[in-house]
Amino acid sequence: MSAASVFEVTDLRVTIPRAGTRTNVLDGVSFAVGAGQCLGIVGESGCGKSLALRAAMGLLPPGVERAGGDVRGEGLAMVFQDSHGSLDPTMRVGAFVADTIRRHAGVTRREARGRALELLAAVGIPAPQLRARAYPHELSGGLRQRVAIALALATEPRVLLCDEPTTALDVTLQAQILALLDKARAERGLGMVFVSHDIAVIRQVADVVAVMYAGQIVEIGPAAQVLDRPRHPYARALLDAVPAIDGPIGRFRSVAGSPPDPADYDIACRFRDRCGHRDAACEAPVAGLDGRAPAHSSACVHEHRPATVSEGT
Ligand SMILES: Nc1ncnc2c1ncn2[C@@H]1O[C@H](COP(=O)(O)OP(=O)(O)OP(=O)(O)O)[C@@H](O)[C@H]1O
Repeated sequence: MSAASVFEVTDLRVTIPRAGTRTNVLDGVSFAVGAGQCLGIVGESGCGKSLALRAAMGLLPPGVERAGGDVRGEGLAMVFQDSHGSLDPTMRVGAFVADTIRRHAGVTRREARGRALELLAAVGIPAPQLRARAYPHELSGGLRQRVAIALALATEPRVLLCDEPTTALDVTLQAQILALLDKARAERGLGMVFVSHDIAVIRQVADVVAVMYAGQIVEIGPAAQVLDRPRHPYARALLDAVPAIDGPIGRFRSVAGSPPDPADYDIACRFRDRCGHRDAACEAPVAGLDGRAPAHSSACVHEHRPATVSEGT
């Protein structure tokens, strides 16, 4: 792992069972995150964003397997869209956070209880003494999400993997939770990976943006460059699809057509059936990008040919 990275994923491959065999849903996914840095991952539903985080955490659903790849990084914690799965419905939330602290810090029960209250306060839970005694189902979605973040921070992580952590919340709560995560990143120097459908959210949190398509990274680079000057035809379609004023703010509108089924993922560009710039060159093998060196780059074959064949010239 490079000295500057706190989290590095190399050539991650994940398979699912399909028709008696195993099908790749992720292949060749590589990226790295430095301390205090946030990598945003965007892409249509099904492109593999969640499985990339879950594979790195070792939390894949039954039947889904990591078939290759190297994951380096210590102190990984994850926050999900739906915090129900991370909380124990039978335990009061304060006790659950305190237990987690005790497991990680080896402190006394009493100290752990004190720290749990501090953490609940730090994530903006009003009246933490009172809320600590609640069971998860007694809290609102916004409070539960804050508890889930407190729980993730209770493990004193160095890397926080966030899978759409604010998607289920209203806009005001969403802004509060994003601010909270950003504060944790800045104060604790956390490396973050943040998956979202929402371009406005990604613009707010990410330093580096990776665009995934059909199980691969097809574009990566500094956030402002990728979001404002996307180069891969898929990234352009996805980002051009952000409606101005006539749709939900910041959400992607869908790109025409649909991605291939994982069983049809091949070695040529997986976007070519939907691409307005398709030509014979698109049948050549093309690999996903190595996101560990995130200079602005695109996997499109036309990027690697003379300018005369590219769009508009
Ligand atoms: N438990 C599972 N069993 C079988 N296939 C799965 C499972 N979970 C995901 N997949 C498949 O793996 C691929 C990647 O799914 P993944 O959930 O990572 O996509 P995603 O980009 O996170 O989508 P979304 O934005 O909808 O969450 C998809 O083709 C999906 O159908």
